Amino acid sequence: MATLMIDVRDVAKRFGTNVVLKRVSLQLPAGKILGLIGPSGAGKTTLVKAVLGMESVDAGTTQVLGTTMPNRAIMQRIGYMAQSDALYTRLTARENLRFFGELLGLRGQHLTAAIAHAAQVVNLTADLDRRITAYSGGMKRRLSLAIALLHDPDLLILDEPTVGIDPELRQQIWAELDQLRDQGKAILVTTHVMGEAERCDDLMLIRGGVALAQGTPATLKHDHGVSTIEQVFLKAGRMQDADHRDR
Ligand SMILES: Nc1ncnc2c1ncn2[C@@H]1O[C@H](COP(=O)(O)OP(=O)(O)OP(=O)(O)O)[C@@H](O)[C@H]1O
Repeated sequence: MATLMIDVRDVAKRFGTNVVLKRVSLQLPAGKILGLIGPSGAGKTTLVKAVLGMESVDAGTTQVLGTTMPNRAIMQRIGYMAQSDALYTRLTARENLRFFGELLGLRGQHLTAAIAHAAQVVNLTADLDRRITAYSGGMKRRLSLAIALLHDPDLLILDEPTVGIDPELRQQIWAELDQLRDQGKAILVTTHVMGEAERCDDLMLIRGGVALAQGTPATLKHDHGVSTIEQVFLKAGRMQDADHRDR
């Protein structure tokens, strides 16, 4: 069986009385894009943080490359783009990239080449020497993505990477994600944009902390007898609500 980059089993999490994840499991092998799709508050970010070992869980297990997180060596192999940008606003984009690149152990020509490549992927080459205070929200998102890509990680974990990014560049970023997947990287991406769901190899639809449905976009549409992922979501959501009412 292919190496599992991420292996989450029966994870449960609550904040006080708010149950945020209910026995959620997911597996991500190398060479796949897994989309975590769900409305605001569904539990996507909490699940991502649990995978990274940034949030403890109440039950179940989460592993990255067979290792329980947090683990410094494994962290070096992950490119993580958080939901909110953590950038040094007084620095330029290039200085941010250099700073994070050095933290990741990149040096000299290798770092310069990595910065040039990552900036080009997110279309920021011409703006690299501007301070972040002059950046728009979408530009900051793009810079955060460039930082996540910088050290050529085996696993990318991207929390809402395309928020505030225009459709043309969004296509460009997805084309890059496809290419990285084809090189054997594993990518976990959260979104509430249904159109992006169609581009994932596998999907997990999550609502109210419950994994409503999992599978390839084609399988999910076929099994629910509908033609879009949005319709799958609506149908699966109605089934979840009916199930609750029947109890
Ligand atoms: N540190 C925390 N303390 C208390 N409650 C939290 C904490 N983090 C998240 N929550 C709650 O957990 C639930 C799930 O939040 P989470 O951020 O995982 O959702 P999400 O699916 O990522 O939503 P969005 O798409 O809006 O980012 C929400 O009800 C949220 O208020």
